[in-house]
Amino acid sequence: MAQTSFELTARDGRARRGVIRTPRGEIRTPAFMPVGTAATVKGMMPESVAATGADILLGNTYHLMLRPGAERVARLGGLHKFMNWEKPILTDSGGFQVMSLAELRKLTEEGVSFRSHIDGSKHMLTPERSMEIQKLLGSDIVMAFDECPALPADRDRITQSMRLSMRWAARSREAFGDRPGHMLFGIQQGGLEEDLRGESAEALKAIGFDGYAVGGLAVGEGQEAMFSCLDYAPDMLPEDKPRYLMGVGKPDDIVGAVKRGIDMMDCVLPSRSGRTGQAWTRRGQVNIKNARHADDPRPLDENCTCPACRGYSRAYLHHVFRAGEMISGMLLTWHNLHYYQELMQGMRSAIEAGDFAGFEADFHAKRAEGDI
Ligand SMILES: CNc1nc2c(CCNCC3CCCCC3)c3nc(N)[nH]c(=O)c3cc2[nH]1
Ligand SMILES: [Zn+2]
Repeated sequence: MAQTSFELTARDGRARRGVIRTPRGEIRTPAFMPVGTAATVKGMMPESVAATGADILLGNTYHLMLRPGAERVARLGGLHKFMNWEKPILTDSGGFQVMSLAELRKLTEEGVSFRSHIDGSKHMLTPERSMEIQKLLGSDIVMAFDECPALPADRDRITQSMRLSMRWAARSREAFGDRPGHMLFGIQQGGLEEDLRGESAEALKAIGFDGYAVGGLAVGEGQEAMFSCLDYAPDMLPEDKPRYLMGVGKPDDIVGAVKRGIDMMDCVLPSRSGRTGQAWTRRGQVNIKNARHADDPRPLDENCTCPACRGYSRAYLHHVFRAGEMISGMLLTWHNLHYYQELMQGMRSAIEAGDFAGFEADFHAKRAEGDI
C-alpha cells in the first residue's frame, strides 16, 4: 500500500472534495494551509493552529535555510519536532521567496545565487540543494524548485522562464529520489498564456509527480485574470492528483478557485492581516483599529465560535490594538485562521451535498462592501 494517497470522494461541477493521506495524518480537501514562515505561525501556538481546523501548515525553505539552517533543524530532529507540530507540513522550494526577499540575486541554468536578507551571507539554491534542504527539514510534501516570473512579463520571458522551470522540475524529481511517505509536487508555469500552460502541464505529466501546483499566479495579475487562467489551467493537470494553487488568497479568491477545481491553497493574508488589525468575517472585513469600534460591545462576528469572538468585544480588540498589546495580533490571527477554516469546511460540506452553487451564492450575498 503506498504510504501516501489522494482520494476524490465527491464532486460538484468542477469543485472537488477529497482526502490526502500521509503517514503524519490526513488532509481534507479543499484545504487551506496556514503559513508558518520561521517555524511558527506568527502569534499562534501549534495547538491553537490545530484548533482552528488546519490539517497541514507550510514551512519555509528560504527562511529556515538561512536561520537556523537546515542541517541544524535536522540535527534537532526535523521541523515537526522543532516546532512541535506533528501533523503534515508542506514546504515551498524557496525560489519564489529568493526572488521576492533576497538581495544580489543571480539566476543561471544551475540555480539562483543570492545574499541573505538577514546577514548578507552568500547562498545558492539549485533543484538539488532545494530537495536536500526539504529532506533535512523533513516536510511531508516537497515542492519542485521553480522560477516564478513577476508579471507583467512579455511572452518570451514567460516562455523561457517556464522552460527553465520544467528542466528544474526534472532535476527536482531526479534529486528527490524514492521517498515512501513523502510527496513531490510539480509546479505549472506559463503565465496567462494558455498554450504555455499546456506545454508546462505536458512536461510535468511526462516527468510524473504526486501532486501538481498551479504556480505563477497571485503575482499582481488581479482576480479576473487569475480566474480566466483557472478556467482552463487546473483541468490540464491529472485529475486524480491534488491541485495546489500557490499564494491564494482573499476569501472570495479561495471560493472562486475551489469552484474551478483547486484542492489546496496557502496564503499569508489571514495571519499577516490579523497582526495589522484586519479581521475577515462572513459579512466582510472589519478594520478593528477604526475609531468606530471604540465603544462597540459586540463581538467581531456574533456567529463565530473562536476565542476572540466568544470572549471579547470589538471595543476591547480596538483598545489592545491601539495599545500595541501582544494579545491583539494573537486574537485577530486566531479569528482569521478560524474563519478561513470555517470557509473550507463550508465548501467541503457543500460539495458533499451537491450544493456548491448555493454555498457560493450565500457567500456573496452576505458580504457587504467596505468596513462593517
Ligand atoms: C502570494 N502569491 C504567490 N505566492 C506564490 C508562491 C509562494 C507560495 N507561498 C509559500 C509560502 C510563503 C510564505 C512563507 C512560507 C512559504 C509560489 N511558490 C512557488 N514555488 N512557485 C510559484 O509560482 C509561486 C507563486 C506564488 N504566488
Ligand atoms: Zn471569531
